[in-house]
Amino acid sequence: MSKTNESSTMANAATCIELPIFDISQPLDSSSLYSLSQACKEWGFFHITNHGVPKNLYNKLSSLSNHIFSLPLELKLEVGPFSPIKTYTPHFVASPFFESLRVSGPDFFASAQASSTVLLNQQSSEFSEVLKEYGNKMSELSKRIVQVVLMSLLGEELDNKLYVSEFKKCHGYLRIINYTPPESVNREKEVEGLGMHTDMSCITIVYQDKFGGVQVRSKQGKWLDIKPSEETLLVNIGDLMQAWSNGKLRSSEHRVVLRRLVNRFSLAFFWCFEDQKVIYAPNEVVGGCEEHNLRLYKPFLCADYLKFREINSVGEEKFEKIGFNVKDFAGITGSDQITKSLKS
Ligand SMILES: O=C(O)CCC(=O)C(=O)O
Ligand SMILES: [Fe+2]
Repeated sequence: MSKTNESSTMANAATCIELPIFDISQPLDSSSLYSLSQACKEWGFFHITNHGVPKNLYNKLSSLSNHIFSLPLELKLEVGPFSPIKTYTPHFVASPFFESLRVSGPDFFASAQASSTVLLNQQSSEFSEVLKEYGNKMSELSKRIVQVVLMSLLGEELDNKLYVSEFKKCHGYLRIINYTPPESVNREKEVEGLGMHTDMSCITIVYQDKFGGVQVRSKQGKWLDIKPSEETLLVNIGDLMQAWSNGKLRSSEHRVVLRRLVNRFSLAFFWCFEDQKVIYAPNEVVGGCEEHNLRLYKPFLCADYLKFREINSVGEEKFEKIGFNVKDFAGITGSDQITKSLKS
């Protein structure tokens, strides 16, 4: 495991953050658990290694996906936003340089097959087999990561009870992303492949290629490059986990910048609460709050937050509005807290 520090990179003159790396195949010792809790609190990002995803699985998925993205737009739109399937997001929705294909669990094979039957006109597809393997691996990894994050937050005795009662019904979906930079990338002026946002997940696991491009926004509002690290996956805390943990785990604003003329390929896996879950920080989490013993979020239905984000990210001003997050939706303001304490 390495330390967290900041250093300057010559290549792009941006500040780089080196996040800690955790060996997820082993139980974490107490000093690693402490580093993990610090990383989740300060950055909401960390790396994992020994994650069990073989390089050849990633390579296969990347080449099959490249083939899909190279298909004609009219064909891709047959699974696009106005189709019954709605798995393909074309350019100019998230950004002019971003397109993606969504594959949902728990039956990753069936979900991939629904798209590939239309796109590849195949009944039995290698693409669906590969996605089944990748999706199942990500689901297992997500469970393990949530467990270690809970352990770092609450200690070993509490985590299992809470894991079972709170996280057992989580589900995942994968977004396969192809970034196509403009013909000429001006190195002085960064091109945003994906604008500033927070994730709507509990946790997200990203497989990014060796060129990197993910940037995290510090608490002071400074953009920092997340140095890509060979053999590791990037994990970040999402909004659902930030609310559930009463703000102890940070869902950081992040974005993707494109600096090269080559396409950038990434796989983002989102592990989420079930739609019908009421998200409410348990007493065990709130009770230990050092600064104050107050809840920072009102209880809310998971599906309602997802709807709020959907509504606020469409329309003319979608790029500005991408900044709305769970604090805007369910955060308790100072005046709410005063009213609450006066009533009690
Ligand atoms: O493409 C990446 O590396 C990250 C994508 C991301 O942040 C997202 O899809 O939420
Ligand atoms: Fe993200």
